[in-house]
Amino acid sequence: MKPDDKKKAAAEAALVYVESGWVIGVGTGSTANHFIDLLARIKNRIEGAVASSRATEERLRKHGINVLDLNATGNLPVYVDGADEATRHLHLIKGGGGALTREKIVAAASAKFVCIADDSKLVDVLGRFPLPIEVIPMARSYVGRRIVAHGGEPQLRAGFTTDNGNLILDVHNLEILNPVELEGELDHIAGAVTNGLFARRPADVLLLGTDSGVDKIE
Ligand SMILES: O=C[C@H](O)[C@H](O)[C@H](O)COP(=O)(O)O
Repeated sequence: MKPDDKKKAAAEAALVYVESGWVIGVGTGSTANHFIDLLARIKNRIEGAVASSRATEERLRKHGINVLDLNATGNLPVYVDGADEATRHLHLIKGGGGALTREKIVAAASAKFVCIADDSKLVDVLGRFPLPIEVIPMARSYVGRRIVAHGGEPQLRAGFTTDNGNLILDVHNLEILNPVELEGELDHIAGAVTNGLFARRPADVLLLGTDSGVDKIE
């Protein structure tokens, strides 16, 4: 099965976590896009969705799905989103598409985080995928030096600005043995807005599209 078909299968399996009348959180990226397209089929049964990026907001609106502001909804029952890497402990790296900050906010405000991915995203140890960090532009060099002190190799994502007007440093060569600790340490660097580790608020369920169906890890 092609990776894209596996993503679609995982997205379809996430629909059972959506209940009638709910406002749900929706993530960003190619797997989340499949979920949005499938969500359109049941759009009349839900109240609406909170988007984790401008791109997602646009796609939801194109399908006629009601888009709501997180400030108006309060906490959400469920958030559905993809990941760049995931472990069996449900720790994730996210932000390959640069949407990590809004994604982390919506995930934090949601009772359940359903992560959808194809099985190529499952790893034993996080870090082969470069860890994205959103930084305030004036702090770019400072944050970079602090990352080097952590043993990482930061690379500026060229020509990219986040939805929040910031930059992304992609950090290579990290072997993340303790994601909970590293997430906290990176959170304390001045000028680093968000790092792409989702370990302090991990996924609650991981739905992985495989050649033989969808595996559920929880
Ligand atoms: O910023 C982007 C998000 O964190 C995505 O969820 C992540 O990059 C996975 O994207 P995709 O589903 O396209 O592999």
